[in-house]
Amino acid sequence: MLFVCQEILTIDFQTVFSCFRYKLEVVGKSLPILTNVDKGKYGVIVFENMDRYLTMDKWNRELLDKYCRQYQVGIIGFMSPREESLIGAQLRGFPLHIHTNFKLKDAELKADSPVLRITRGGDVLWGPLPGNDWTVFSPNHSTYEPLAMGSIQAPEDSPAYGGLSTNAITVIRDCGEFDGIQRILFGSGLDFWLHRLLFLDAMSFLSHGRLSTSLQRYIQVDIDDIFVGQKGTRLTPSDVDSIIETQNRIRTIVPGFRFNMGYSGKFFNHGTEEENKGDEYLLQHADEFTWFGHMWSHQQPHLYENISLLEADMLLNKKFAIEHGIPTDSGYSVSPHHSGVYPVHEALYEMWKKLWNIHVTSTEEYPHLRPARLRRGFIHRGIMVLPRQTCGLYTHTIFIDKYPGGRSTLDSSIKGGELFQTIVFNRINIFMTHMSNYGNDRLALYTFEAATKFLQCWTNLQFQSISALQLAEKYFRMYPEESEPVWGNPCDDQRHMKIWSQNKTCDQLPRFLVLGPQKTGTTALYTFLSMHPAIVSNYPSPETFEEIQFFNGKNYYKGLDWYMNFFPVPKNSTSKFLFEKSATYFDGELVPRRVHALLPKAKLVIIIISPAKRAYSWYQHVRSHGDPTALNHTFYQVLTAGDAQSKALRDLRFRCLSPGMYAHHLDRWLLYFPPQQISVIDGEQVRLDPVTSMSKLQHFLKIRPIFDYSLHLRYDARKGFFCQVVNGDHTKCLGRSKGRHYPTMDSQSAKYLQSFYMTHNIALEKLLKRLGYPIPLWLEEDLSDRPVNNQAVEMSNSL
Ligand SMILES: Nc1ncnc2c1ncn2[C@@H]1O[C@H](COP(=O)(O)OS(=O)(=O)O)[C@@H](OP(=O)(O)O)[C@H]1O
Repeated sequence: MLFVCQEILTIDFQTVFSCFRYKLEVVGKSLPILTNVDKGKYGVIVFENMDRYLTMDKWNRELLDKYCRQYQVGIIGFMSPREESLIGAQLRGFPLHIHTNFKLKDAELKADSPVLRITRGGDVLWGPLPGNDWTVFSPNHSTYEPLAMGSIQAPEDSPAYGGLSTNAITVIRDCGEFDGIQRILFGSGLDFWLHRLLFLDAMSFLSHGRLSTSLQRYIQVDIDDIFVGQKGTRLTPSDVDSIIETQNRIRTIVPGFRFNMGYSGKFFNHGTEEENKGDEYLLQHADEFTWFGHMWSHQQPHLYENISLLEADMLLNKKFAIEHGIPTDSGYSVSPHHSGVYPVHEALYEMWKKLWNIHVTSTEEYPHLRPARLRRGFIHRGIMVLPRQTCGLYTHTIFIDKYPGGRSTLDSSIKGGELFQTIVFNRINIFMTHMSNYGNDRLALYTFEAATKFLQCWTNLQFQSISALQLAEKYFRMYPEESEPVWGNPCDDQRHMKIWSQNKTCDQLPRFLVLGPQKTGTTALYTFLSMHPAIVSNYPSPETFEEIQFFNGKNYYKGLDWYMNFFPVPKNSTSKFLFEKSATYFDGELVPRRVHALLPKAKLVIIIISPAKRAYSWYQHVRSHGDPTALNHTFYQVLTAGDAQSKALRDLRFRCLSPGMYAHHLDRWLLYFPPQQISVIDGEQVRLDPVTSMSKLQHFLKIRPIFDYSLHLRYDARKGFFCQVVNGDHTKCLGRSKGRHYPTMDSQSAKYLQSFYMTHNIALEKLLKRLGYPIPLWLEEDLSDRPVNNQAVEMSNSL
């Protein structure tokens, strides 16, 4: 874990941190708790403004320094720009002097410093350094070692600093000889790219390797749109030769490197005479490269009217490849404009698998194009989708003098800028380029050769290229948590809308959800809601009846289309409220995050009754479904199953008790949704006075017209519950499985549950009060014998 003391977010730490997984705590005025039992919580402490450390109050400073010494934790500090120019000012309490507000040039590193890991010293970065408010250091003690140096620009203007004019120290290491704490101090922020590298190294060094990223980097460069393109933008034979020569040179830095050619066969030989020779010449050298099918006519998959047309076009490209000796077994493909990859177009995945045996693809769009550092991968239907990086070359970037911002912009991206940092901060890099970037000025060749050389000069990173399949396997081994997709709402992103299927609409998504938990009256609520003329429920599922059960369990992997197909396309989307209820959503660990990703504006309805009553009703429910473990054990045996009992029995206990820990689950929903979007309903009121409950619910949902439930619900004495009024005088009640008849709960179990749920119920009472809800009667009763002063509850209340 990393603890960053920030004032205002002026330093862009996020980009730098993106290359490893970490936990970061940003701290304001007071210190956080530094230890956890007898372990130190933080591996490195970073002060965005070193003055905050230097001027810390005595007590906190002593505490922090003691922590650093005891757990051998180092400090990184950044010198903030200051208005007044200081000359030789002593750093409070340290034998170190600073001089401020310099313009510097010609950066250099102390090549033999043990701090350097990713960063390689030995060369000079000629030219001015960014910023005009650098702080430089003059040490006065052997504890200090320079780490980076620069020369003062125009030393003649600053005679007082004559001695500093060359090799002014810009980053300094305190080896800990002075006060037992190791520190690395930066004379400027992270705007300078070399500081970003040094910062990574400083973290690794001061955390004794714990906050480190691997030195291995994988690079794949795709050339999409092979054969696509206007006359004059295509490849000639000499361009192809140049690609091969450059690739050979890059391979000396990146073993295994080959450009990965994505072709659209329809446009083969569609150029000038010379370009057509280029097409033929490229194929004669097919074995110099790796290949993947793009799309026969470069059409975006989501634009095909039906799957057969998509299939036919894919087959044409495959036939073309076979006829022209292009290998078709890479298992990798890329879709034009990312179409259909994310948001998912199922037909694309289906045909990729069926016709091309595709296992890997890549996109820039998951979860969104920007910010690039947050791009992730996922696996859908066995196809591994890898994040793709951007290198600044697009179809239209053909000539250097027309490069947006000019040559200097491209050069600064290569030399320490965006492209350079992309490779430093991403362990696996897949770049998309286009055929046109390799003709004319051959910008892509220049870009990748210069970038790899610059990386080789300034870093110790080790580069390699491997097959797309190996790359994907490596990626998901590195980041296993990314295998699981998180489906977002395509309508929240303009770009996603454009590459989603044209005949899909977000109007086919629910506006509110009934989350459960099970056995609290969710079916009654669902039925009553469905009676409303403005409310439309989902179609039933053949397996799970009225519940879709999408956000929990396996159905989630079936994808968004599968989910949306449960909803009608409303004719007038604004006046209809689509909804679904799945009672297992409430206590599902992953559900709040998933619901939030897809339906961030949805309203959520939760219905609760006494958790003890709920648990007993659930036990009766699983018994009536023939669950052998429930049938063979009494309720009390289920509740008290301990470690010595079978797994089946322990699982049953968990599933019986866990949903009733209401506050715990509600808290998880509140991490993702504001309280205004959540309504917690008293299930006893739904049972005894559904008209009032439904009236409150309609107000919460802001549904119009208001439906008068008093005319449509009536108590049915035979059923013992409220039922729907049909055909004037009759009632239609819920089936026999709702409102079952079973013996009342035994007193031993009741006592156990009273105790088990006590702390949970206390937490619920607190939470409901905080959210402004009245306390239900059953909760008051369940809490009636609460321990005095909330003493520890006797029996176990954990699972
Ligand atoms: N109007 C009406 N009709 C029938 N049943 C009603 C009604 N209102 C509330 N209840 C109570 O709902 C309990 C079933 O809860 P759920 O529908 O949430 O169960 S499930 O999770 O969907 O299986 C069910 O639990 P049991 O009594 O244990 O069967 C009922 O007590």
